[in-house]
Amino acid sequence: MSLCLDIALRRGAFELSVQGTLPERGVTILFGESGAGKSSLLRAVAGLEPCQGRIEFDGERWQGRAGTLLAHRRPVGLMLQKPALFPHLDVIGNLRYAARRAPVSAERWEEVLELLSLAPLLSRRVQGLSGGEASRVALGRALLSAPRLLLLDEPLAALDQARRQTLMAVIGQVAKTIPVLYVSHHLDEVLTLGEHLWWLRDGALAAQGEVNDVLAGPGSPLAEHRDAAVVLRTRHLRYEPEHHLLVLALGASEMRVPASGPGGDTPRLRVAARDVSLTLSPASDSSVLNILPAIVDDVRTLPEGQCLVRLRCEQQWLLARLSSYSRDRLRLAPGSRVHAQIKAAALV
Ligand SMILES: Nc1ncnc2c1ncn2[C@@H]1O[C@H](COP(=O)(O)OP(=O)(O)OP(=O)(O)O)[C@@H](O)[C@H]1O
Repeated sequence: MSLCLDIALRRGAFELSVQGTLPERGVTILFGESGAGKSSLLRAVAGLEPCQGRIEFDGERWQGRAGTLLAHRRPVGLMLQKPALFPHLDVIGNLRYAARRAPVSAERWEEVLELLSLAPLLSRRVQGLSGGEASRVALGRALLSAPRLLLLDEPLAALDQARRQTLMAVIGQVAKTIPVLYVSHHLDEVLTLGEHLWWLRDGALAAQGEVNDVLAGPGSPLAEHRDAAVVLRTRHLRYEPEHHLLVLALGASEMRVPASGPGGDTPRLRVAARDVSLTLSPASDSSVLNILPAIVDDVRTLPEGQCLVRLRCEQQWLLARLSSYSRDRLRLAPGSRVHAQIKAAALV
């Protein structure tokens, strides 16, 4: 068990009431519309927002009947929406302050500086930093505080696309060893980073669980969204250089994805519901490279003649967005055996 909470707070007319347990490792995205209470929840976990109830981490009681552990005693690396750097210290002073709590090895120090490209900023005063530079320093400070839990509130909001990709990789790496609670309302971050999802609506968790179970689940926050998608977990098989295609295993099936090189890590493949079409028999004369056997689990009617089909495919969820006309023509219903077609170009 890592973070386990059962808390409530009230601010004016807004009420937050959340019960949840964070997995021991990995990125849990705290997702929800503006005003849902994401920042309030994160700040409460950090000890910056008074609340009622119970917060435990790794068996330690941070909040309960016996009292509250002060914020600076909680072993969290915290990055708030507006990076709160100390204005009287330069960048290196801010980073050293973080490292006071627990000694950081010289290697780790160098590693964080390099990952976040902080070396050129060390002697700068924090007032003159751009939004993106301040975000990198704040993330560096969070990583150098020897955290056992990382709390990040929209950490990439001020960064350009290239930096976002780099920092998402850094955060994903850190999450291999500690839990990360990550506030976002960007689907892109959910699909790239999220292993688990806490979906907050009006101050309460509307759904929580493994990312695909929530995204494809009955109360999915994205069912009607044109970008509704899931993440398939695949295994790297080989690279076909003559076709510039990566061949991946999805259970007993193979998938082909355009790639400029072999790559290494276990690929997470985002598949948007609108890029999936269905046939009743496997087409042998189709140009589509990825044709996967699947069973219809649920068909949900959407506005404007659309529907969202949830499929079980090689033990994973897949979503297909179709017209209701196609649903009726194929007589799709729970239990129907189908073949899901996904164009390789949609998986770039
Ligand atoms: N001190 C306060 N007094 C009154 N209302 C407050 C106070 N602090 C927060 N709120 C309200 O609580 C609600 C939740 O705020 P919070 O910042 O946690 O939402 P959020 O999901 O993080 O939003 P965003 O994505 O826009 O940052 C909002 O309606 C906000 O106006």
